[in-house]
Amino acid sequence: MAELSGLKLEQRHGKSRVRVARVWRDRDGKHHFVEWSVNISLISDCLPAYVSGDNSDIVATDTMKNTVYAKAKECSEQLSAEDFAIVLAKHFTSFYQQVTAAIVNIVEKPWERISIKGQQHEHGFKLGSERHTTEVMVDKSGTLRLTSGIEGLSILKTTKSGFEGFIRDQYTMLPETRERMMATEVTASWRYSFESLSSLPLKPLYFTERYMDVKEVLLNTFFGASKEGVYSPSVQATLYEMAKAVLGRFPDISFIQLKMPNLHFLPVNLPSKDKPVIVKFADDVYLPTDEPHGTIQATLSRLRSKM
Ligand SMILES: O=c1[nH]c(=O)c2[nH]c(=O)[nH]c2[nH]1
Repeated sequence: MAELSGLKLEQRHGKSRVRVARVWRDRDGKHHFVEWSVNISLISDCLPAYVSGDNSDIVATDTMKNTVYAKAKECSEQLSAEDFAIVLAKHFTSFYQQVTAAIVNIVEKPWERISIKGQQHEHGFKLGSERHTTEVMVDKSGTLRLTSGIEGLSILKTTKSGFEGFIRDQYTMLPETRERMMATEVTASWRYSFESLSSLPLKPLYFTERYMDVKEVLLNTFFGASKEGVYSPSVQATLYEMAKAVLGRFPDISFIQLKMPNLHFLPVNLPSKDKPVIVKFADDVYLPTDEPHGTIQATLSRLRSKM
């Protein structure tokens, strides 16, 4: 932030949607593959560029783009999206005197190893659905803020969901029910408690594994056991259980935000002028719709323990 004769300027600049893919080849012939879309945003002392057209303190966004490819090349071992974001953010904050902080976020395309006749393929992948995301902020002193997340996790169950006891007034038409579909597209983001570069876990692919584990906890909590399932009295209650399960299981996650739209499947009833009715709903025929849809979101965090 800079004060300029009664005016205040806050600025950052960066490069968005730098797409990069990286292959790592094991000695035994197995290939590993990722595809990332990288956004970089630098907070830097480059005021003259704004106020007097002097670009001498500017890191060109084209250079940022090239840095993504150069660093991808340098990473000779497979690494998580989180670790790659940290590599980039560390580079920008340590290499350029002007850069005070770097924010890097990455969306990973869900390429999954394919199995052919039950055998994992050495170099074949297919695109899955939900995406792994991360955002890292690093400043010159090595302070870190690391969040990871999931986008586009579409899930549905055909029973064990209801909604009862809500406010009824002159505009309320929704019947109470203990039997409905429940469908949503989860967007999750969680913050790790590592607050400096030096406190990060050293285990390779730590954050990739965490991502898989968090996803599993979210899914297990949403669905319940494969035979019995688990009853959901509302999206709100299920969201809370999911968030609580993640914080309960992973001590290095300090908070989690979940966004869970309620994607409705409306009962279909088609009346007929001449009896009998064409379609009478019996928990079987639905009209799927995502417009309009409910929006339910919440953040669950740990209370700081009193020392
Ligand atoms: O789980 C739900 N939560 C709501 O807040 C809500 N509102 C609504 O119309 N249906 C539902 N379902």
